[in-house]
Amino acid sequence: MVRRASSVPHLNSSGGSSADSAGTSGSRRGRAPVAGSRGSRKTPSSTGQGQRQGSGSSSSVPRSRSLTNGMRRLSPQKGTGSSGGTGSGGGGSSRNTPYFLRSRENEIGSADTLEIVASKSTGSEECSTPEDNINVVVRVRPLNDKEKRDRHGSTLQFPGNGQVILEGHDVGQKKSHNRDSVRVFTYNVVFEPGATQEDILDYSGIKRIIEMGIEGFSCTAFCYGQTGSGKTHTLTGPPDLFVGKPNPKDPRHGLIFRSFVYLFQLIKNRKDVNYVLKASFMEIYNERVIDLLNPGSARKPLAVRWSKKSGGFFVENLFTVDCEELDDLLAVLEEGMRNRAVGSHAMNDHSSRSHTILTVHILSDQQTDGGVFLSKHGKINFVDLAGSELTKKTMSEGKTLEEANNINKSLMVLGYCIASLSDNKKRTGHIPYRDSQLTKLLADSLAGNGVTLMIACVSPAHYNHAETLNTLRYASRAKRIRTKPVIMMDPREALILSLKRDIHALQMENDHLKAALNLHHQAATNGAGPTENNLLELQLDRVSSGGGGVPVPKVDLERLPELDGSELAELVKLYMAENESLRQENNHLFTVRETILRDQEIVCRENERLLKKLEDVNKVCVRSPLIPARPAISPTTGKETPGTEIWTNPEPLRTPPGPQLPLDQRMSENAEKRTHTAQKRIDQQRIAKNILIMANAFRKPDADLAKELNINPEKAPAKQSNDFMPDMLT
Ligand SMILES: Nc1ncnc2c1ncn2[C@@H]1O[C@H](COP(=O)(O)OP(=O)(O)OP(=O)(O)O)[C@@H](O)[C@H]1O
Repeated sequence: MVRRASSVPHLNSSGGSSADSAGTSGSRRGRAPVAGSRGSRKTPSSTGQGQRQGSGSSSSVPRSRSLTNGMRRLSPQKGTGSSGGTGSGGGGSSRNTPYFLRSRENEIGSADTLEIVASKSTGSEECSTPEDNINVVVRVRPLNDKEKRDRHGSTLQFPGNGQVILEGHDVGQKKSHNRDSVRVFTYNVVFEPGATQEDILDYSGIKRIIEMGIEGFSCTAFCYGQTGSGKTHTLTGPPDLFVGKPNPKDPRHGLIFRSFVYLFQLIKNRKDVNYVLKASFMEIYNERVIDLLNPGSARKPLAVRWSKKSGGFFVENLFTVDCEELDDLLAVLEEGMRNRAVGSHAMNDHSSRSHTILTVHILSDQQTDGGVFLSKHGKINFVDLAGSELTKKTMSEGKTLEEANNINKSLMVLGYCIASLSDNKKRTGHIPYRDSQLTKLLADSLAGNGVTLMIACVSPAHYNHAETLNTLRYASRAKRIRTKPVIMMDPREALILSLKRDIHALQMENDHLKAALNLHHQAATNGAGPTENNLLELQLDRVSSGGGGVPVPKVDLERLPELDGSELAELVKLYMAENESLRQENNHLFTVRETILRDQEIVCRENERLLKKLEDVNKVCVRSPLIPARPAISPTTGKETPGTEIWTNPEPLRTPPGPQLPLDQRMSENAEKRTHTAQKRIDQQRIAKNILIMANAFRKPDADLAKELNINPEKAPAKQSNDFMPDMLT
């Protein structure tokens, strides 16, 4: 019954089955009825006193456990936005300033590896790359009894591969058989009319959304579609589920209920992380935001404000409820469902007359390998949009008509926003989020730092052809939107973490450089003179001593969460100073390495030049008939070493010695005026002389001389042979 596109990435296959999911972990018996406890709620505080989003400080916050057994309510915070809504960042507390982690994959359901992208001090640097993080699936509801009775045929076909074919024409239009009347749409997943609630949990990608929410991402699942298309059914199940005591095992339970069960399953398995869950539930009714957990008799609207700090909209004074157990979350869902605005019209007996947003905040504290505690603030929004409606069809009038107009208007703005965001040219321009409360509060989910699942709900009935076409088009556009998911972290902790990572990276780089320099050092010791060695050692010593850098601060990591602001600031300063000193040290190491490499290059070049010269000389000698090649004689053994032939003077020629003065005593020459040939000759002489000196060093000791001097023949000086200069050299 579930058609999955071949291109769909691996959707989460882990987690419990829906049979598991449908069961709640605890009995709901003994819990105070939610509605009955409403009277004892605290009134919203207007002091703006700190609602701490993390664990540990809640004792300072006024709370009431009056809502339900085990469910705690936090006083809303005025003006900070920390109480949630779907505004970007979930609030304005400084703890919620986004810190960016990058998701490697580009689809919901596949972003299983997260990589921290170091964002420096404020965490405001945008590091993630544009990725496709809006996952769009389509759910087609079955024909209802009335439609079957009226013999409305189905206008949809399901060829598989995530495709849905819309056939036919709008009612009232002439039936045409041209190709335009058949439209093919492709989505990640298409749920056919027979799909169960369990299928939606397993294959829509919601499990991945929940996992990412736990990881600290801001996630949203919303249902979109015409009135009566099955949005509320998909998210919460049929309305009678919430009448009286709900049966947790009821297979009709919707996605929200099942997601809560899955969420608690995951959290229970993560023993290393401390989680705190909070939830809020609101509706946008006729452009007014109402707190569904505290609607009050007058259903006083709450203000939607812009938070400079978080760079998003938030709902002021919205109640946020602590949810320690699954039952608490379920109680929030039940109470909200009871309080939301529902009406009746020709197309739906239980039509939602408002858009609802249920937000679960997931605050986590986890100790990292480095000992630092990492706080993240993920959240999951479940958005049930009111359905678009043709008032002619729904026959709305009076109050219902006003509601319909407001619903349609806000959906139209949402449509504009989606259209602009999906258009590459328009997405950088003005997006009209401010034109409706709905788009203000969904801005983050649509284009901000979130991951979004859009479930487009459609009716297969022929008479809804136009609305179905509209919804499918919207869904296709939404698929083209790109968001940049980021993890929400406490900026101070993020900064410390990032500095620690920097230090670690620099230290590794430093060690690597030192190791590389040591190798060079050893190589250089073999060839370089004592002065050069000393210089190198001196440089290495300077580097090793750290150049007088800041000592590594010793922090009791257990105590880190207890440190106050000034201490943390001091710690950050020390880390930054250490980073700086390591950086300088690294720079210095780089310079030393460069110098050594340059020296080495010069030596190599010189060697090459000398070798070439030697070759030239050898060639010259080869041309001379007077000089045969002779093997080199080892200076230690005095024996010939085969294969090491060098050109030396021939055996002495017995020519009568004549009074011959050295050349420089025979003539003087203006070196500048010297001809090329003359210069060449002098060069050859000089080279020959040098070779001669070298050769003499390897000659056999003069045995005759040793005899004369009465010393060991090995120690006797070698025979001088400069009196046997070949002609060409004199
Ligand atoms: N997949 C489904 N299986 C069985 N019944 C369904 C399904 N989807 C919707 N229905 C039924 O269709 C009716 C209308 O559904 P629902 O109220 O969820 O529509 P809606 O899109 O939320 O409408 P509105 O926008 O008016 O609130 C309900 O009676 C619901 O139980």
